[in-house]
Amino acid sequence: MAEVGIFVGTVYGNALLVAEEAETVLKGQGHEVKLFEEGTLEAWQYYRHHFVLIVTSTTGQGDLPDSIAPLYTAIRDTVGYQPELRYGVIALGDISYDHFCGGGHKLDDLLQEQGASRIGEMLEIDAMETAEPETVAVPWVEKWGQLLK
Ligand SMILES: Cc1cc2nc3c(=O)[nH]c(=O)nc-3n(C[C@H](O)[C@H](O)[C@H](O)COP(=O)(O)O)c2cc1C
Repeated sequence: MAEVGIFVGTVYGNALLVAEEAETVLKGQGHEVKLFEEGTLEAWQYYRHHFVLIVTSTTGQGDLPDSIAPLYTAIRDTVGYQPELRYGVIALGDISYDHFCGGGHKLDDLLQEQGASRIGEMLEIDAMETAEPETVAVPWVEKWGQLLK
């Protein structure tokens, strides 16, 4: 079984609910999981050698929430190349905004530039379509968790 660090970016708590649900699903599959509401570079440096699941909403105009933006900057400025990293992204957004799920895409773009491998496709959850993002996430997380080897 795998060790998974879940890194959360949220403003109003929806992404945290999704992350907590993901934690439950992954633990149910036998993985060792830790959830970080304000993830630090130190935690990232540990989990980049295991597995990372990013669960983040979008704020402003395609921006990352303050709870994860400092981590983004630290990864960009100090980590650089990280080809060993295997990760997944669950992005929350609202289709009525110009940069749909921009926060998740911003982090995904950075990690791709840094040589990391995404496991599976990014899950985009549209707040216009569902009032219960955690329910939408469960089947995706179940599949994602099975890919961790
Ligand atoms: C001020 C504000 C700006 C937002 N900007 C975007 C955006 O640029 N792109 C997007 O897809 N969603 C945007 N959203 C929608 C949120 O990402 C979405 O409602 C999400 O579910 C909120 O999750 P959270 O509670 O974890 O922050 C915005 C919401 C607010 C209130």
